Amino acid sequence: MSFLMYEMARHPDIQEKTRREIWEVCKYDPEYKVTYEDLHNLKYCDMIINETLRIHTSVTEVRRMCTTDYQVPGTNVTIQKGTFVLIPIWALHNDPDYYENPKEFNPENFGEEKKADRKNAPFFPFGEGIRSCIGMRFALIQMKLAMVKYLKHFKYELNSKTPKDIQYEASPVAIEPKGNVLFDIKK
Ligand code: HEM
Repeated sequence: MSFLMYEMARHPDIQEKTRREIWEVCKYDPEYKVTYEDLHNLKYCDMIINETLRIHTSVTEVRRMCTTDYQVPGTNVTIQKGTFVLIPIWALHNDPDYYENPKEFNPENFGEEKKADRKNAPFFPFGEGIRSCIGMRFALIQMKLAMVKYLKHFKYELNSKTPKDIQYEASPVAIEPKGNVLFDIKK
């Protein structure tokens, strides 16, 4: 959420578009109780969350042990049984071969048009396969609910103490922003 709100503050036009979707789906009324269905209908918020998880991939890599010899399709490379494989999710999400201008925050990367254009672009912030993240749905709902609460009636700007180009700090589980991410918040 720190990275998501950081990108919102850096892109006031995108922030405003997000807020308008929230008003449309979850009403302007501060007393309105958000439903599960409303969260499902916040399609632009989905694009914002995906683009945040692409650029600032929280879990930067996953690891697997190869259980049988495996020939990588279209190559003469065979990964031997017993080989330890590291899958660099962050690097794939930020690879210009798959995403044009990968450092640019562009929610349209997850719009219908672009999605159809680049069917093979990797995107798996929650991992893949039977050991993928068990908390994915919970995390996505929590993030959308937080977006509604944060953005519905408040505007965010980067505070002068927040770096314009955020650096990462490694933690045992996921990357975090280096230093504090401070905002100036207006009603
Ligand atoms: C944005 C938030 C989150 C991200 C990006 C994330 C990402 C990941 C990733 C990449 C994995 C490894 C998957 C793999 O090896 O293929 C994982 C595993 C896991 N995550 Fe998450 N996660 C998030 C939130 C959560 C939450 C909220 C929970 C619990 C409520 C959770 C519980 C787990 C568990 C238990 C595993 C291990 C699953 C297994 O080994 O079978 N995660 N997560």
